[in-house]
Amino acid sequence: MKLTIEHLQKSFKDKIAVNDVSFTLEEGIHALLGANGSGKTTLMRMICGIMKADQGIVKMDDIAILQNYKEYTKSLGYLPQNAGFYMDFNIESFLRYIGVLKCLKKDYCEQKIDELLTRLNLQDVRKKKLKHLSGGMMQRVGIAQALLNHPKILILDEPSAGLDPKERIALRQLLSHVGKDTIVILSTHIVSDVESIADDIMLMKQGQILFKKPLPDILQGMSEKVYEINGNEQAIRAFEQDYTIVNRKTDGNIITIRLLSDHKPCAQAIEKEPNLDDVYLSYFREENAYVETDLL
Ligand SMILES: Nc1ncnc2c1ncn2[C@@H]1O[C@H](COP(=O)(O)OP(=O)(O)OP(=O)(O)O)[C@@H](O)[C@H]1O
Repeated sequence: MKLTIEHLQKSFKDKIAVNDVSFTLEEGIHALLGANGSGKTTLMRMICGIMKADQGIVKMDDIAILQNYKEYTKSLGYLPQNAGFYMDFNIESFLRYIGVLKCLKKDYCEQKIDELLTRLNLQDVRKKKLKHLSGGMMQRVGIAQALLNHPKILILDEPSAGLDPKERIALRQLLSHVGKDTIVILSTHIVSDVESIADDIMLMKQGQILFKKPLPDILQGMSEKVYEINGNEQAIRAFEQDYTIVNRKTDGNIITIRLLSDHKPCAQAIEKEPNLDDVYLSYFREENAYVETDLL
């Protein structure tokens, strides 16, 4: 299966939200990583066919999705960023309702609901009304409805929003299983969500995809550009003025900083293995004062 995006473009008045984006995806987990406002949601909505592109086309197996949209939606699972679900439903009746909308057979639907509620750890609360769920539970219900029709293309807009660290780990495990036979596109601005599971990473900035590469290739491009330096407050302050700082740790009077530099910044600097946080900051240094990660 192949999903092809060709020269997609979308503007809102004079703001270009998605600017001439093209790529091809096959089965696997494809992370769309970018700062807030970089165009991820707009791009995903066009790939789902719920927002019309100004220019460009989305094709599944070389057929334009809008040419056979009904068939396409049968293959599609979508978790929107701010899903407006019917809050008076309880979880299982909500999922049954989605099953009807997706024209699923009753037996299949019941079995799939059971399976998903178990995998997403929602069995105990299946009778609870949506309006009484926590943010993390709600997000898991959103993920369940997206997976209900066993989609061939799964599009998840910020799926880990509202999840606690344990739920994030469970989501990563679920997605790496799903990604074996599904095209998964997952947007996030949180590096640690995708570092361990994405087959490739598309970095999006100001409406454009800067690159689409597997993580090892991305990291290769950052070798000899990440350094660690220890020192007292005064010594470290000088480096903080001149370099992009990825991390700062204080231990008594000694401060350790991790910084980005095209050259070794001083004799005692220790070269470090690059990670995705380093890559992200090197592209978004002006937009983010810090990198949001589970690991800091
Ligand atoms: N319906 C709209 N009307 C006007 N401008 C919009 C609309 N939707 C998006 N934009 C603008 O387009 C740009 C891209 O927004 P988009 O929501 O696609 O980015 P994003 O990467 O998903 O950001 P976030 O992570 O904050 O959701 C932003 O400048 C946003 O303000």
